[in-house]
Amino acid sequence: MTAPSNPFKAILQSGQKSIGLWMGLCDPYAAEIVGRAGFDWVLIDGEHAPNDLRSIVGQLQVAEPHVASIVRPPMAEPWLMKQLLDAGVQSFLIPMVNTAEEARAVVAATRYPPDGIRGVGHVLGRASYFGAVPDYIATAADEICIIVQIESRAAVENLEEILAVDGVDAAFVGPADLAADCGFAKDMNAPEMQALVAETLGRIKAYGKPAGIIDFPDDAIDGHFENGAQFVAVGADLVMMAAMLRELASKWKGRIS
Ligand SMILES: O=C(O)C(=O)C[C@H](O)[C@@H](O)CO
Repeated sequence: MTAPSNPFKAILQSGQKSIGLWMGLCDPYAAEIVGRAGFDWVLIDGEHAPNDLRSIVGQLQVAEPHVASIVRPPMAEPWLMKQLLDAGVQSFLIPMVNTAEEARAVVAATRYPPDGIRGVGHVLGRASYFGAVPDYIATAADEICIIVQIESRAAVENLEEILAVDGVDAAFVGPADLAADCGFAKDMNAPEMQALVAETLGRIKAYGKPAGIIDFPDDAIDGHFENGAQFVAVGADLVMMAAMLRELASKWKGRIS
């Protein structure tokens, strides 16, 4: 019996376009709503949403029967990666990867020695169904999916070197942080940024690895797919909920005043 198959890695390897939903509500009940909605995958955000190990595990458990999942840690600290891996995370979105050296360190955090530095403790975790997978150590790496975020000028400069790192499965453009690093924090949709994002998606695809991004307007999402994106987060639960609630309150406050 080998390590559990990774449904998101299979989605990437299919070469088919896919859509995902960014989850920031940090709640298993909300994750089940999203998981049952019909997206190909969900992204559990531990960088900008107040997720911790327990909340991530709870969301993984309810989402697993319905949808593929990706987890974004705040950074790829080896101690945190070790906990997430043993807890059953197989697909990682790693923020702020700027060099090939940093990408190699991320991969090493997910590999057992001699290929990396992951500690051996899977029998305590969901990863091996609590020790029920005899060949887990030998096969775990096959089902790990590492997506590096390209969201700085340095990362764009080093893009092909980063993509060449063995163990990097895909790259994801972070439009907001890339814009900020380029001096467009207040105007991430500036023509200069739209051109850079389009070029970067195209370079990732041309290199032969799947390209991902997040965006919300329909025309922007269409454009990203046309420019080479294979997997796109087309919404964020918390962002959508907050906007709809503000709009509803404003509408009725206006109607009753
Ligand atoms: O830089 C970006 O853009 C991202 O990494 C995504 C952001 O964190 C945000 O759009 C998620 O809602």
